[in-house]
Amino acid sequence: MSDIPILRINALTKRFNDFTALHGINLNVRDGEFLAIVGPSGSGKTTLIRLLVGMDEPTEGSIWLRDRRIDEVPANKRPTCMVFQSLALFPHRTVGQNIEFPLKLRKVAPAKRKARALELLELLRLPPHYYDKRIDECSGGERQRVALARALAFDPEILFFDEPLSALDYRLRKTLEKELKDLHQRTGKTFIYITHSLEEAMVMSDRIAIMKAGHFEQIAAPTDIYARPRSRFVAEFMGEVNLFDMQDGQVPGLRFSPEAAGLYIGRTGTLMVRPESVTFLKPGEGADIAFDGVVEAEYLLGSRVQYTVPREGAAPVTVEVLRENAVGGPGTPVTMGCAASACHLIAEEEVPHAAA
Ligand SMILES: Nc1ncnc2c1ncn2[C@@H]1O[C@H](COP(=O)(O)OP(=O)(O)OP(=O)(O)O)[C@@H](O)[C@H]1O
Repeated sequence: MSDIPILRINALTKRFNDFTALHGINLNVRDGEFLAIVGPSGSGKTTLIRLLVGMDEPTEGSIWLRDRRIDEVPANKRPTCMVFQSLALFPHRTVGQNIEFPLKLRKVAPAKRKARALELLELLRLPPHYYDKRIDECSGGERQRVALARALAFDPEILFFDEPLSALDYRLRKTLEKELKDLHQRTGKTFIYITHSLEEAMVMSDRIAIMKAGHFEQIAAPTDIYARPRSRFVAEFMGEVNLFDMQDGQVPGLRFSPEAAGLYIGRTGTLMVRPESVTFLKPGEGADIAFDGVVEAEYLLGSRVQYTVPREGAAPVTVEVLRENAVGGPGTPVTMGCAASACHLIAEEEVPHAAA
Protein backbone atom coordinates (compact mmCIF):
# COMPACT_ATOMS: atom_id res chain seq x y z
CA MET A 1 0.00 0.00 0.00
CA SER A 2 1.26 3.42 -0.92
CA ASP A 3 0.95 6.65 1.08
CA ILE A 4 -0.17 8.57 -1.97
CA PRO A 5 -3.91 9.20 -1.93
CA ILE A 6 -5.74 7.62 -4.82
CA LEU A 7 -8.96 9.34 -3.81
CA ARG A 8 -9.39 12.72 -2.17
CA ILE A 9 -12.66 14.03 -0.87
CA ASN A 10 -12.60 17.72 -0.27
CA ALA A 11 -15.22 19.59 1.79
CA LEU A 12 -18.00 17.43 0.39
CA THR A 13 -21.51 18.56 1.25
CA LYS A 14 -24.78 17.01 0.18
CA ARG A 15 -28.10 18.64 0.88
CA PHE A 16 -31.55 17.25 0.12
CA ASN A 17 -33.77 20.36 0.16
CA ASP A 18 -33.21 21.79 3.64
CA PHE A 19 -31.69 18.57 5.07
CA THR A 20 -27.90 18.27 5.09
CA ALA A 21 -26.86 14.61 4.73
CA LEU A 22 -23.09 15.30 4.47
CA HIS A 23 -21.44 18.24 6.21
CA GLY A 24 -18.32 19.27 4.27
CA ILE A 25 -16.39 16.05 4.84
CA ASN A 26 -12.73 15.45 4.01
CA LEU A 27 -11.04 12.11 3.41
CA ASN A 28 -7.88 10.81 1.78
CA VAL A 29 -7.90 7.17 0.70
CA ARG A 30 -4.48 5.62 0.10
CA ASP A 31 -3.70 3.68 -3.03
CA GLY A 32 -4.22 -0.03 -2.27
CA GLU A 33 -6.00 0.60 1.01
CA PHE A 34 -8.97 -1.36 2.37
CA LEU A 35 -11.12 1.33 3.97
CA ALA A 36 -14.33 0.41 5.76
CA ILE A 37 -16.99 3.05 6.31
CA VAL A 38 -19.27 2.23 9.22
CA GLY A 39 -21.94 4.16 11.02
CA PRO A 40 -25.49 3.92 12.25
CA SER A 41 -28.44 3.90 9.91
CA GLY A 42 -28.96 7.32 8.34
CA SER A 43 -25.41 8.55 9.05
CA GLY A 44 -24.74 9.20 5.35
CA LYS A 45 -22.76 6.15 4.17
CA THR A 46 -24.88 5.44 1.09
CA THR A 47 -25.13 9.12 0.24
CA LEU A 48 -21.34 9.33 0.26
CA ILE A 49 -20.85 6.22 -1.89
CA ARG A 50 -23.46 7.46 -4.38
CA LEU A 51 -21.46 10.67 -4.79
CA LEU A 52 -18.21 8.76 -5.14
CA VAL A 53 -19.48 6.47 -7.88
CA GLY A 54 -21.35 9.26 -9.68
CA MET A 55 -24.92 8.18 -8.99
CA ASP A 56 -25.59 11.60 -7.49
CA GLU A 57 -23.96 15.04 -7.47
CA PRO A 58 -22.49 16.87 -4.48
CA THR A 59 -24.02 20.19 -3.43
CA GLU A 60 -20.56 21.54 -2.63
CA GLY A 61 -16.99 20.26 -2.56
CA SER A 62 -14.95 18.09 -4.88
CA ILE A 63 -13.79 14.50 -5.43
CA TRP A 64 -10.37 13.76 -6.89
CA LEU A 65 -9.02 10.54 -8.35
CA ARG A 66 -5.26 11.10 -8.15
CA ASP A 67 -4.90 14.51 -9.83
CA ARG A 68 -8.15 14.38 -11.77
CA ARG A 69 -11.34 15.96 -10.52
CA ILE A 70 -14.10 13.39 -11.03
CA ASP A 71 -17.23 14.75 -9.36
CA GLU A 72 -18.33 16.19 -12.68
CA VAL A 73 -17.47 13.02 -14.65
CA PRO A 74 -20.52 10.82 -15.45
CA ALA A 75 -20.74 7.48 -13.59
CA ASN A 76 -20.07 5.33 -16.65
CA LYS A 77 -16.87 7.26 -17.40
CA ARG A 78 -15.37 6.94 -13.91
CA PRO A 79 -12.61 4.36 -13.55
CA THR A 80 -14.23 3.00 -10.41
CA CYS A 81 -16.73 0.25 -9.86
CA MET A 82 -19.41 -0.60 -7.36
CA VAL A 83 -20.42 -4.02 -6.12
CA PHE A 84 -24.04 -3.67 -5.18
CA GLN A 85 -25.69 -5.13 -2.17
CA SER A 86 -28.35 -6.72 -4.40
CA LEU A 87 -26.17 -8.50 -6.85
CA ALA A 88 -27.90 -7.36 -10.02
CA LEU A 89 -26.57 -10.34 -11.97
CA PHE A 90 -28.60 -11.66 -14.92
CA PRO A 91 -30.04 -14.89 -13.46
CA HIS A 92 -30.82 -16.65 -16.75
CA ARG A 93 -27.46 -15.93 -18.32
CA THR A 94 -24.25 -17.85 -17.75
CA VAL A 95 -21.46 -16.92 -15.38
CA GLY A 96 -19.30 -16.11 -18.41
CA GLN A 97 -21.92 -13.79 -19.93
CA ASN A 98 -22.32 -11.99 -16.64
CA ILE A 99 -18.61 -11.45 -16.10
CA GLU A 100 -18.14 -10.30 -19.68
CA PHE A 101 -21.06 -7.88 -19.62
CA PRO A 102 -19.05 -4.73 -18.76
CA LEU A 103 -16.44 -5.71 -21.35
CA LYS A 104 -19.12 -6.18 -23.99
CA LEU A 105 -20.43 -2.69 -23.20
CA ARG A 106 -16.91 -1.43 -23.82
CA LYS A 107 -16.81 -3.33 -27.13
CA VAL A 108 -13.97 -5.66 -26.19
CA ALA A 109 -13.59 -8.49 -28.78
CA PRO A 110 -15.26 -11.84 -27.82
CA ALA A 111 -12.02 -13.89 -27.59
CA LYS A 112 -10.40 -11.29 -25.38
CA ARG A 113 -13.52 -11.11 -23.21
CA LYS A 114 -13.54 -14.86 -22.70
CA ALA A 115 -9.85 -14.94 -21.83
CA ARG A 116 -10.41 -12.22 -19.20
CA ALA A 117 -13.48 -14.03 -17.79
CA LEU A 118 -11.49 -17.26 -17.39
CA GLU A 119 -8.66 -15.36 -15.75
CA LEU A 120 -11.15 -13.83 -13.29
CA LEU A 121 -12.75 -17.20 -12.54
CA GLU A 122 -9.33 -18.42 -11.52
CA LEU A 123 -8.71 -15.29 -9.43
CA LEU A 124 -12.01 -15.82 -7.63
CA ARG A 125 -11.23 -19.55 -7.20
CA LEU A 126 -14.16 -20.76 -9.31
CA PRO A 127 -13.53 -23.75 -11.65
CA PRO A 128 -13.26 -22.91 -15.39
CA HIS A 129 -16.35 -24.96 -16.30
CA TYR A 130 -18.42 -22.44 -14.34
CA TYR A 131 -18.04 -20.25 -17.39
CA ASP A 132 -21.05 -22.06 -18.91
CA LYS A 133 -23.08 -22.44 -15.72
CA ARG A 134 -26.22 -20.36 -15.35
CA ILE A 135 -26.40 -17.89 -12.46
CA ASP A 136 -29.62 -19.44 -11.15
CA GLU A 137 -27.70 -22.72 -10.78
CA CYS A 138 -25.04 -21.09 -8.57
CA SER A 139 -25.10 -20.89 -4.77
CA GLY A 140 -25.26 -17.57 -2.91
CA GLY A 141 -21.52 -17.56 -2.27
CA GLU A 142 -20.73 -18.41 -5.89
CA ARG A 143 -22.96 -15.56 -7.07
CA GLN A 144 -21.05 -13.17 -4.84
CA ARG A 145 -17.81 -14.33 -6.43
CA VAL A 146 -19.27 -13.88 -9.91
CA ALA A 147 -20.39 -10.36 -8.96
CA LEU A 148 -16.87 -9.63 -7.78
CA ALA A 149 -15.37 -11.06 -10.95
CA ARG A 150 -17.69 -8.85 -12.98
CA ALA A 151 -16.71 -5.81 -10.91
CA LEU A 152 -13.05 -6.57 -11.58
CA ALA A 153 -13.59 -7.28 -15.29
CA PHE A 154 -12.56 -3.89 -16.58
CA ASP A 155 -9.81 -3.44 -14.05
CA PRO A 156 -11.27 -0.56 -12.01
CA GLU A 157 -8.97 1.62 -9.95
CA ILE A 158 -11.23 1.48 -6.90
CA LEU A 159 -13.89 -1.02 -5.93
CA PHE A 160 -16.81 0.20 -3.85
CA PHE A 161 -18.88 -2.24 -1.85
CA ASP A 162 -22.26 -1.40 -0.35
CA GLU A 163 -22.98 -4.06 2.27
CA PRO A 164 -22.27 -6.95 -0.10
CA LEU A 165 -22.48 -9.66 2.59
CA SER A 166 -25.41 -8.42 4.65
CA ALA A 167 -27.99 -10.78 3.11
CA LEU A 168 -25.89 -13.93 3.58
CA ASP A 169 -25.92 -16.39 6.44
CA TYR A 170 -23.25 -16.24 9.13
CA ARG A 171 -20.97 -19.05 7.89
CA LEU A 172 -20.97 -17.85 4.31
CA ARG A 173 -20.33 -14.30 5.47
CA LYS A 174 -17.31 -15.45 7.47
CA THR A 175 -15.93 -17.35 4.46
CA LEU A 176 -16.45 -14.44 2.11
CA GLU A 177 -14.89 -11.97 4.58
CA LYS A 178 -11.69 -13.98 4.39
CA GLU A 179 -11.94 -14.29 0.61
CA LEU A 180 -12.47 -10.56 0.18
CA LYS A 181 -9.49 -9.77 2.34
CA ASP A 182 -7.42 -12.26 0.40
CA LEU A 183 -8.68 -10.86 -2.92
CA HIS A 184 -7.73 -7.37 -1.78
CA GLN A 185 -4.22 -8.54 -1.06
CA ARG A 186 -3.86 -10.44 -4.33
CA THR A 187 -5.18 -7.63 -6.53
CA GLY A 188 -3.59 -4.71 -4.65
CA LYS A 189 -6.68 -2.63 -5.54
CA THR A 190 -8.23 0.03 -3.37
CA PHE A 191 -11.39 -1.22 -1.66
CA ILE A 192 -13.94 1.09 -0.07
CA TYR A 193 -16.43 -0.93 1.86
CA ILE A 194 -19.66 0.17 3.55
CA THR A 195 -20.96 -2.04 6.29
CA HIS A 196 -23.19 -2.07 9.33
CA SER A 197 -21.06 -4.84 10.73
CA LEU A 198 -18.25 -3.71 12.88
CA GLU A 199 -16.91 -7.24 12.93
CA GLU A 200 -16.54 -7.21 9.13
CA ALA A 201 -14.80 -3.86 9.29
CA MET A 202 -12.45 -5.05 12.05
CA VAL A 203 -11.52 -8.27 10.24
CA MET A 204 -10.96 -6.88 6.77
CA SER A 205 -9.95 -3.26 6.74
CA ASP A 206 -6.72 -1.30 7.06
CA ARG A 207 -8.65 1.71 8.39
CA ILE A 208 -12.16 2.31 9.60
CA ALA A 209 -14.00 5.58 9.08
CA ILE A 210 -16.84 6.03 11.56
CA MET A 211 -19.70 8.20 10.34
CA LYS A 212 -22.20 9.98 12.50
CA ALA A 213 -24.87 12.39 11.28
CA GLY A 214 -23.10 13.27 8.05
CA HIS A 215 -19.53 13.66 9.27
CA PHE A 216 -16.57 11.46 10.14
CA GLU A 217 -16.25 10.99 13.85
CA GLN A 218 -12.92 9.13 13.64
CA ILE A 219 -10.74 7.57 10.94
CA ALA A 220 -8.04 5.17 12.13
CA ALA A 221 -6.72 1.61 12.08
CA PRO A 222 -9.17 -0.90 13.64
CA THR A 223 -7.02 -1.59 16.71
CA ASP A 224 -6.50 2.14 17.36
CA ILE A 225 -10.12 2.99 17.01
CA TYR A 226 -11.07 0.11 19.31
CA ALA A 227 -8.51 0.92 21.99
CA ARG A 228 -8.41 4.72 21.67
CA PRO A 229 -11.77 6.05 20.52
CA ARG A 230 -11.97 9.81 20.32
CA SER A 231 -15.51 10.10 21.63
CA ARG A 232 -18.04 8.20 23.70
CA PHE A 233 -20.01 7.64 20.52
CA VAL A 234 -17.09 5.80 18.87
CA ALA A 235 -16.31 3.88 22.07
CA GLU A 236 -19.87 2.60 22.25
CA PHE A 237 -20.16 2.02 18.53
CA MET A 238 -17.04 -0.16 18.57
CA GLY A 239 -18.55 -2.80 20.84
CA GLU A 240 -19.28 -3.34 24.48
CA VAL A 241 -17.51 -0.92 26.75
CA ASN A 242 -17.46 0.35 30.32
CA LEU A 243 -17.50 4.11 30.62
CA PHE A 244 -16.81 5.92 33.89
CA ASP A 245 -17.27 9.66 34.35
CA MET A 246 -14.01 11.12 35.66
CA GLN A 247 -13.98 14.47 37.41
CA ASP A 248 -10.61 15.93 38.41
CA GLY A 249 -8.96 12.50 38.36
CA GLN A 250 -11.66 10.90 40.53
CA VAL A 251 -14.35 8.34 39.71
CA PRO A 252 -16.81 7.47 42.51
CA GLY A 253 -16.29 3.86 43.62
CA LEU A 254 -12.98 3.33 41.79
CA ARG A 255 -9.69 2.94 43.69
CA PHE A 256 -6.53 4.01 41.90
CA SER A 257 -3.01 2.80 42.75
CA PRO A 258 -0.63 5.74 43.38
CA GLU A 259 0.87 5.27 39.88
CA ALA A 260 -2.54 5.21 38.20
CA ALA A 261 -3.72 8.19 40.28
CA GLY A 262 -0.65 10.06 39.01
CA LEU A 263 -1.77 9.53 35.42
CA TYR A 264 -5.15 11.13 35.97
CA ILE A 265 -4.35 14.08 38.26
CA GLY A 266 -6.71 16.94 37.44
CA ARG A 267 -8.17 15.17 34.39
CA THR A 268 -11.82 15.22 33.49
CA GLY A 269 -13.54 13.10 30.87
CA THR A 270 -14.69 9.53 30.33
CA LEU A 271 -12.51 6.65 31.42
CA MET A 272 -13.04 3.69 29.13
CA VAL A 273 -12.23 0.02 29.59
CA ARG A 274 -13.40 -2.92 27.48
CA PRO A 275 -15.10 -5.84 29.31
CA GLU A 276 -12.30 -8.26 28.33
CA SER A 277 -9.72 -6.01 30.03
CA VAL A 278 -11.42 -6.25 33.42
CA THR A 279 -10.56 -9.21 35.66
CA PHE A 280 -11.82 -10.51 38.98
CA LEU A 281 -9.18 -10.00 41.65
CA LYS A 282 -8.37 -12.71 44.16
CA PRO A 283 -8.15 -11.70 47.85
CA GLY A 284 -4.95 -9.68 48.37
CA GLU A 285 -4.39 -9.22 44.63
CA GLY A 286 -3.85 -5.63 43.48
CA ALA A 287 -4.52 -3.73 40.27
CA ASP A 288 -3.95 -0.22 38.94
CA ILE A 289 -7.67 0.40 39.15
CA ALA A 290 -9.96 -1.66 41.40
CA PHE A 291 -13.63 -1.55 42.35
CA ASP A 292 -16.11 -3.71 44.25
CA GLY A 293 -19.58 -4.95 43.42
CA VAL A 294 -22.02 -7.83 43.41
CA VAL A 295 -22.72 -9.97 40.33
CA GLU A 296 -26.19 -9.34 38.95
CA ALA A 297 -26.17 -11.62 35.89
CA GLU A 298 -23.95 -14.20 34.26
CA TYR A 299 -24.04 -15.19 30.56
CA LEU A 300 -22.17 -18.06 28.95
CA LEU A 301 -20.57 -17.06 25.64
CA GLY A 302 -18.89 -20.27 24.51
CA SER A 303 -15.35 -20.19 25.86
CA ARG A 304 -15.97 -16.92 27.72
CA VAL A 305 -18.35 -15.80 30.42
CA GLN A 306 -19.85 -12.35 30.69
CA TYR A 307 -20.99 -10.72 33.92
CA THR A 308 -22.87 -7.59 34.75
CA VAL A 309 -22.20 -5.85 38.03
CA PRO A 310 -24.45 -2.89 38.92
CA ARG A 311 -23.05 0.46 40.02
CA GLU A 312 -24.90 3.10 41.97
CA GLY A 313 -26.15 5.92 39.79
CA ALA A 314 -24.39 4.63 36.66
CA ALA A 315 -24.61 1.91 34.01
CA PRO A 316 -23.62 -1.58 35.21
CA VAL A 317 -20.04 -2.75 34.64
CA THR A 318 -19.59 -5.58 32.13
CA VAL A 319 -16.80 -8.06 32.68
CA GLU A 320 -15.81 -10.80 30.26
CA VAL A 321 -13.45 -13.56 31.36
CA LEU A 322 -12.32 -16.96 30.11
CA ARG A 323 -14.41 -19.81 31.46
CA GLU A 324 -11.61 -21.00 33.69
CA ASN A 325 -11.68 -17.62 35.47
CA ALA A 326 -15.43 -17.70 36.05
CA VAL A 327 -16.72 -16.61 39.45
CA GLY A 328 -20.09 -17.37 41.05
CA GLY A 329 -23.47 -16.41 39.61
CA PRO A 330 -25.88 -13.65 40.72
CA GLY A 331 -25.30 -12.42 44.26
CA THR A 332 -21.56 -13.18 44.35
CA PRO A 333 -19.53 -10.30 45.82
CA VAL A 334 -16.53 -9.51 43.60
CA THR A 335 -13.58 -7.16 43.36
CA MET A 336 -12.77 -6.17 39.80
CA GLY A 337 -9.54 -4.72 38.54
CA CYS A 338 -7.83 -3.53 35.40
CA ALA A 339 -4.49 -2.20 34.24
CA ALA A 340 -4.20 1.53 33.57
CA SER A 341 -2.62 0.62 30.23
CA ALA A 342 -5.90 -1.07 29.21
CA CYS A 343 -7.87 2.09 29.99
CA HIS A 344 -8.27 5.12 27.80
CA LEU A 345 -9.37 8.57 28.85
CA ILE A 346 -11.68 10.31 26.39
CA ALA A 347 -11.31 14.03 26.84
CA GLU A 348 -14.39 15.89 27.94
CA GLU A 349 -15.37 17.53 24.68
CA GLU A 350 -16.48 15.34 21.79
CA VAL A 351 -14.47 15.69 18.62
CA PRO A 352 -16.75 17.24 16.01
CA HIS A 353 -14.76 16.40 12.86
CA ALA A 354 -12.05 13.79 12.50
CA ALA A 355 -8.99 14.67 10.47
CA ALA A 356 -8.67 12.35 7.48
N1 LIG B 1 -32.90 11.34 -1.88
C1 LIG B 1 -33.00 11.74 -0.62
N2 LIG B 1 -33.86 12.72 -0.26
C2 LIG B 1 -33.96 13.14 1.01
N3 LIG B 1 -33.21 12.64 2.04
C3 LIG B 1 -32.35 11.66 1.75
C4 LIG B 1 -32.20 11.16 0.41
N4 LIG B 1 -31.25 10.19 0.44
C5 LIG B 1 -30.85 10.10 1.73
N5 LIG B 1 -31.50 10.97 2.50
C6 LIG B 1 -31.31 11.17 3.96
O1 LIG B 1 -29.93 11.34 4.22
C7 LIG B 1 -29.57 10.70 5.43
C8 LIG B 1 -28.42 9.71 5.14
O2 LIG B 1 -28.94 8.62 4.39
P1 LIG B 1 -28.02 7.43 3.89
O3 LIG B 1 -28.87 6.52 3.06
O4 LIG B 1 -26.81 7.97 3.29
O5 LIG B 1 -27.66 6.72 5.28
P2 LIG B 1 -26.88 5.37 5.54
O6 LIG B 1 -25.82 5.68 6.54
O7 LIG B 1 -26.46 4.75 4.26
O8 LIG B 1 -28.04 4.51 6.21
P3 LIG B 1 -28.32 2.91 6.15
O9 LIG B 1 -27.23 2.30 6.95
O10 LIG B 1 -29.66 2.80 6.80
O11 LIG B 1 -28.32 2.51 4.70
C9 LIG B 1 -30.80 10.02 5.95
O12 LIG B 1 -31.38 10.84 6.96
C10 LIG B 1 -31.73 9.94 4.75
O13 LIG B 1 -33.09 10.00 5.12
